Amino acid sequence: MKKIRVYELARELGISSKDLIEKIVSLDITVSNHMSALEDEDARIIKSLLSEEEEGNIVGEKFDDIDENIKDSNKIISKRDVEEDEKIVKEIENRDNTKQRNKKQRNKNKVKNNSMSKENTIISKEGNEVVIEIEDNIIVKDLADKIGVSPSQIISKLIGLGVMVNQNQSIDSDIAIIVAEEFGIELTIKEASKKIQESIEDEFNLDYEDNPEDLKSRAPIVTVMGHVDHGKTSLLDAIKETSVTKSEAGGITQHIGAYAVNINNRKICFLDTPGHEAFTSMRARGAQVTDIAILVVAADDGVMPQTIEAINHAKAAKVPIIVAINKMDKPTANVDRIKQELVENALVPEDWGGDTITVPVSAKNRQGIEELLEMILLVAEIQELKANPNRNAVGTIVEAQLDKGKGPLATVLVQKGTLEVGDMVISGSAFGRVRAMLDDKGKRVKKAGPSTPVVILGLSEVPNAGDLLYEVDDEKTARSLAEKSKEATRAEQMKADQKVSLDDLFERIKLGEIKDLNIIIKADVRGSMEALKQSLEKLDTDEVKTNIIHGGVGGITESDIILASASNAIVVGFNVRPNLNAIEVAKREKVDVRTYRVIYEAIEDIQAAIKGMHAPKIVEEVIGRAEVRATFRLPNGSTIAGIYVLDGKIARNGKIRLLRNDIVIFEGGVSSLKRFKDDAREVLSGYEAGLGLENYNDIKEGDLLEAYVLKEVEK
Ligand SMILES: Nc1nc2c(ncn2[C@@H]2O[C@H](COP(=O)(O)OP(=O)(O)OP(=O)(O)O)[C@@H](O)[C@H]2O)c(=O)[nH]1
Repeated sequence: MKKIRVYELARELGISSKDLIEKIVSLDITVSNHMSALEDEDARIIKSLLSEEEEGNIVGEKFDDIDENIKDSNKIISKRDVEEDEKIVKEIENRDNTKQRNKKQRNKNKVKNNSMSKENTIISKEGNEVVIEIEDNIIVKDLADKIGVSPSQIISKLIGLGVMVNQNQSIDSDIAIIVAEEFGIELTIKEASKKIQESIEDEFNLDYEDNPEDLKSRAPIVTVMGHVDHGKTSLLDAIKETSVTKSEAGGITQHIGAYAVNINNRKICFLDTPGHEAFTSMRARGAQVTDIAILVVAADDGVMPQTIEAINHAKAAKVPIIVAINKMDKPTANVDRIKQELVENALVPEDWGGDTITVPVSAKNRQGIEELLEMILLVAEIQELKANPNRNAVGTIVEAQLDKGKGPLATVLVQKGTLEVGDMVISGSAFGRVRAMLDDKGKRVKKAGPSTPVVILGLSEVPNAGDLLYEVDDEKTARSLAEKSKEATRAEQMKADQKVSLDDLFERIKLGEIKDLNIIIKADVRGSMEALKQSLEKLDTDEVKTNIIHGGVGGITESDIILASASNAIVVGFNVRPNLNAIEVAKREKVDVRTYRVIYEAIEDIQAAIKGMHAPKIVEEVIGRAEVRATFRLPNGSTIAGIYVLDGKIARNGKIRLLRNDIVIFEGGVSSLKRFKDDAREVLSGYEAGLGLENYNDIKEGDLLEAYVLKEVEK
């Protein structure tokens, strides 16, 4: 059976979707927006509770009035509805149980609902998440801001993940991604290369501010967005055709990712890229490429998840939206319904007293296109879009590819200045002299001013879409900027790969690469964990802050290592050891795991690493592991363990650590090691042996033995 959507239920109940959503949220039921499909059970509960609210007592009244209702033409109630009502009665009787059952899941999602109700918050729908870009580390407060929830909501999620931070502390991007996911938001990390590019641009002042008196008005840059199949492509085609016949410019538009049209001698530039990209990857350093967003909504289908997503993107970018209500030629087209749905998404049409321009169009019949274009020009006029055409050009790479014959080709949307053939340009690590320029009709041009898209030839390599392109004065500057960008990208990537370790902590603190030492503590008992936590927290210096991001009791597990890796932390174990999985993952993820048997040694070690006083002189190396498969009691009272060596070797003169559930039970020497009746110096992996421990007899089947040696290392 088709699931009922929120707006459908709202209609059925005769209330607005907004009011209904509020009610639903107050019932702890998860919905993202009015398009959300409701579980049958939820829909029934909502219906029954709302009717109860309205009528006082649904059970008595509703059924007394059934005959009346059936007659009442305003409330057409079918047999199915009566059956439904009977079910509702049962439902109400069972309601408390049901509510109880569902509460857990709803509580889990409650924050999601809360975030939804906020203004300007990015609403998401299953599978259609809004993508927000962040830097690699982010302060909890800023993350909360970005995704539109309160810091405490973030903190509580973090606690759930075992990460203890306050709102002013920063968390690693990987953790931020996990947290944001819980709110239905997808985070992407700003690429290192982009950040570097920005810093180089700043350093060379490539994108300087213009004097207001040098600014001239420029054409608007428009992006078309909307739900799949609502007619974005058709609308763009219709616009192209309309403008071609209008301006008699001739020629067929080439696909270069952007094109300009002429309407009554005024120009509009359309970005012909998938809507979202214009707002995410194309949003170089917050400088918005798009001036106006056209939201295409099919009149026969209405506001859909991707429509909402598009609205949110445009709103987040503070770009004005013009709604093109498309497919008006269809008999099922219903403008009022679309407008109602727009209102529910905080876009109130002008003719309904709001400030959102809506234009009914038919891309198929080419109707309403001119009105739409006029509206774009009107909005552009209000925006007073300006740029200085007389300066070194700055533009955005819209598309780029390698052409076998022509070499790297890049579509550049010039935003400032004028790009000319022969100009020296740079974009990231690509640079070169502009050999030739083609416009969107494939015609060679010599110049391209603000809001003009052109394809350029002559770059040394294919640049990244979304990167900025700058005109520079000479080849030397271009070459050195490109080289710098390359180097910085390499260095940044290497740094990103490098995990925190006590070994080079001091050097990296000095270089300013590490400002927080994140630590995960695992200990055998709570008391030790707390003691260690308090002591380590006091190791803060002016240069580095120690953050205990997680503390727990028990052995070091794979999930501790994953958390450490994600939050760039070291793991400190007190009287506990990592299990085999954890060891493997730690190796792979390059997580520094340190284990201690004495608290002050742990403190001293970390303090020394922070202050660069000395590197640890004695390090231990695990040489093998064995499991205890049986135990035998000798007449003298000592216990011999029947062991099986799992990996490496167990040596007679080595040290042994006895682990039970990854907790260190004993550490000491070997008193005897025998293969059958004979003494053995060492027993290798895959063999069985009998082993006794020095002064220790409480060995149990299932215990794990770790053999290690202590090694002296040079400072
Ligand atoms: N009747 C009618 N059909 C239209 C109109 N505009 C588009 N269509 C049809 O709707 C379908 C989708 O149109 P597209 O232009 O491909 O839609 P889109 O939004 O670009 O789709 P995606 O690129 O897949 O997201 C096609 O079959 C079009 O022919 C219109 O104004 N009227």
